Amino acid sequence: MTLLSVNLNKIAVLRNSRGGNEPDILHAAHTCLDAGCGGITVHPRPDQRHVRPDDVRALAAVLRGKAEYNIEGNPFAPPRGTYPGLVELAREVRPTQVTLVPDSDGQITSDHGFDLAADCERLRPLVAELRELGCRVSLFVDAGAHGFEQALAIGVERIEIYTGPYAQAFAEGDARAVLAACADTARRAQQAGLAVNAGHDLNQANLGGFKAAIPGLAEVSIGHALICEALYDGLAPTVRRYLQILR
Ligand SMILES: CC(=O)[C@@H](O)[C@H](O)COP(=O)(O)O
Ligand SMILES: NCC(=O)COP(=O)(O)O
Repeated sequence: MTLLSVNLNKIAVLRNSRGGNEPDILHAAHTCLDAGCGGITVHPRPDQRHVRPDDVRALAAVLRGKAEYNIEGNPFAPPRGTYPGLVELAREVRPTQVTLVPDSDGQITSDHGFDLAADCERLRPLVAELRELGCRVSLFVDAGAHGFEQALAIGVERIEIYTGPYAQAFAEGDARAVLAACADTARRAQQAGLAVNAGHDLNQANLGGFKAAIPGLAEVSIGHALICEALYDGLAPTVRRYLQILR
């Protein structure tokens, strides 16, 4: 069973474009949960162009005891204004999972994973603190990444494979090589003792083939395409279609 975690960043983007509270991120979360999704993902950033710290807190209250809460982001990005930093947010809300992502200011979206050989040592104290808080820790990595034993040794429990290149190859008509690289990465991570999540640019067209190629895929987090598709078909029916694909 692969858990579907719906990323609500794009609901916040739409809301932020006008001020006010429409669309309401909590209403969206309830709709996704009622439709059967297993979790909610958010990716707060220091510039607060997506979800804001208060969204992260309010969602925690909605999700506690009901569904998995996955917070993604860069743990090295310093606090800015009312953004207290990723680890501080985790301290406050104790999500189920924190997915560490090496994105930087100015990136439109996440576009690469950690280099585990280079990054594990500086991640070690952060991973330890997040584990101490009771959060599962996942690291965002590219297909082809190495160093899973090092990740396991510092307390990491999962990786999230960055699926942007897979989605792009799929859209261009031939994803076989990228998919094989994702499958090999997943297999090596699982052999090392890590569970495997995946996300970025997954959609109703490319998800089925991805899931079929990755036995034991623990979780997919999907936002951009799902929210776009929901504009035409409605949020609850769209979530149900994803669940059907993951069945
Ligand atoms: C790590 C990852 O792939 C997602 O968290 C993604 O970055 C979220 O989407 P947005 O960049 O659209 O907020
Ligand atoms: N971790 C990936 C995620 O949360 C959603 O990415 P996308 O579907 O918005 O590209």
